[in-house]
Amino acid sequence: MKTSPIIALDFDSSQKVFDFLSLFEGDMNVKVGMQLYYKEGPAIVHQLKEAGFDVFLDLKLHDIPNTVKSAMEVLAKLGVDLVNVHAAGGKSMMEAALEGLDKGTPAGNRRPSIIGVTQLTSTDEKQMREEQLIDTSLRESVLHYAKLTQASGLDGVVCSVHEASLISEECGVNFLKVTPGIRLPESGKHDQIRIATPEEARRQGSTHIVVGRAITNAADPRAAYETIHSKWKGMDGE
Ligand SMILES: O=c1ccn([C@@H]2O[C@H](COP(=O)(O)O)[C@@H](O)[C@H]2O)c(=O)[nH]1
Repeated sequence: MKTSPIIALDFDSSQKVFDFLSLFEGDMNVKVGMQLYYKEGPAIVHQLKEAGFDVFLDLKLHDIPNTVKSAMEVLAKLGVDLVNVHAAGGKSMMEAALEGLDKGTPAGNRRPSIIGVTQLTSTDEKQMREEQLIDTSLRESVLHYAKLTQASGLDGVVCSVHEASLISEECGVNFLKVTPGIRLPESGKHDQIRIATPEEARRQGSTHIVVGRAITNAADPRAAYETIHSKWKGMDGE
């Protein structure tokens, strides 16, 4: 995917998606999540791809290896650019996901990139320790899942900005660090916990940022996107 911000299209219909996208010019990165995909199905992906967008299909698969492999084979045929699984599904599941993608990618096409979700950005250490019974720091848990994801052959992880530099040190700068939970100082936190600004994401080495409500709920979504994009690009340009 391009390195411009990935806009989370958390809308309940394709009509609302295209009304929203009509505010913009150009072929941005977009993310289709569960709400939109479960409502509109594969058609929304085809429409976005035909319109020139790079598509992150964020379905966070987590099931037994055989089921995930078969599902990934189907998703690969959609021509999406990026897909994901929960790293908590384990190494066999992640390897099976990769196998499914390889099998489903049409000849001559590039296999979609695949990343593992470490700890959701809505999770904090207390919740992780008490509800998941993981007896370590949140950063250690995220790093553990990042290493497991890399050992399974995947291309990167979903993590928060706060773990990105640690993951770069241990897994390399080219290992994808896709970071949701991006907020401008004036944006609400909503249900997110491990949030950060676009500038912080750049400093910490995120490879991609995912932004939803800070853009989609803004009074002027295009201005919000441009502000976030310029803060994210920093001095390096794109
Ligand atoms: O750990 C994760 C994994 C995925 N997400 C998704 O990103 C967007 C964030 O939306 P905001 O409105 O910017 O909070 C959303 O679609 C989530 O499903 C995440 O937030 N954290």
